[in-house]
Amino acid sequence: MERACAKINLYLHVTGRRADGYHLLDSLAVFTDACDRLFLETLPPPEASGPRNISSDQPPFTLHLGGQFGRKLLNEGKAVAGNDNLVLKAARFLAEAAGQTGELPDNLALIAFRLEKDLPVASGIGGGSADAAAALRLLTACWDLKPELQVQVAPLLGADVPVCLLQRPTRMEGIGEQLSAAPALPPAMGMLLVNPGVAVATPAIFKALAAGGGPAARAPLVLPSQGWQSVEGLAGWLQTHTTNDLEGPAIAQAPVIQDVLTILRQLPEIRLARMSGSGATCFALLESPQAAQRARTALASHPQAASWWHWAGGMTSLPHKTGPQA
Ligand SMILES: C[C@@](CO)(OP(=O)(O)O)[C@H](O)COP(=O)(O)OP(=O)(O)OC[C@H]1O[C@@H](n2ccc(N)nc2=O)[C@H](O)[C@@H]1O
Ligand SMILES: Nc1ncnc2c1ncn2[C@@H]1O[C@H](COP(=O)(O)OP(=O)(O)O)[C@@H](O)[C@H]1O
Repeated sequence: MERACAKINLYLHVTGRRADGYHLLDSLAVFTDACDRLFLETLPPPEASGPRNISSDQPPFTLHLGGQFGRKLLNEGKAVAGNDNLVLKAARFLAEAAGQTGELPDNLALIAFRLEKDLPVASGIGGGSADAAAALRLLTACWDLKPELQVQVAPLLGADVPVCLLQRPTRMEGIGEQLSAAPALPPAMGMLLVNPGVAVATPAIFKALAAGGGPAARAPLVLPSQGWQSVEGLAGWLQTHTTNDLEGPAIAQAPVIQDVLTILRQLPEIRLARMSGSGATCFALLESPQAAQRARTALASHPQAASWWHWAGGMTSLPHKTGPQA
């Protein structure tokens, strides 16, 4: 089993645009314990069919969807529940790359994935990217591949997949593929996540930002090399020096995001509340996972939050072998 943890953009600056339309970013991504879970089971190839070939009619991968949001993906249509799901796409891409380097096992067993989808879909916390990264990690172990291969495949699956492969605090630059280790973060940070149930499509938000003239020019951001000792210090620094440039365009498209932020800012012990990624999930920083639980309890009694998804807890720190360290 691999955990596919929610990615939170503590800040997200859009710093330019490439000729192909992709935007240049500067973002500090962290990962919470809120996660999807991906399971892999291998089934021996049927004797009669001989060695399995990834381009044969019989696909070597299957996917079963469960969890709170599994149905949401099923409702998006057959494609996203099937071949277009990022888990299966990641499996196909890695199999192809491993085939090219001669690393793919000859007698390929059938791979049955089960995705317990508990993160909201299209919500700015990179759930699909995290699922793809989890599939890469599981298959790399299953097929005993060199870790470099998944690092090579990750950016082909989406701008957020490389950072989700690392799944640890990381500064992202370029379009998301230039990764460097984040400065030290406070040891026991708490986080409350809230999604108001509105799916926000990432391309539409980037398009709206560009249509509005793009982000204001700013000087390159310098992160304190010694990091932040306290959540208060981190929150103060984020508040003073950073924003999420996609927050305005996302609120214009889904005004309920502003309601989420307003309510979060009224909760006890909140140090900072902001939107993650292209939305609509918003996060609040707190001194500890326990403080986050208390704030979640207070949120739950708010009438408007009755239908909202929320989660409270801490940050994840998983040791992964994913090739070069960020
Ligand atoms: C905005 C971010 C910030 O972490 O997070 P989410 O809101 O998705 O969680 C990411 O950059 C999203 O990454 P990801 O969701 O993998 O994006 P992709 O599938 O590669 O791209 C979807 C679309 O978003 C736009 N896009 C994405 C990334 C980027 N750096 N510039 C862009 O302009 C493009 O229109 C692209 O067609
Ligand atoms: N395993 C998956 N989980 C979520 N979305 C997926 C998955 N596979 C494909 N998708 C597609 O990717 C889109 C973006 O999903 P997601 O990664 O949840 O967005 P975000 O990065 O904004 O949180 C979805 O609308 C869906 O069509």
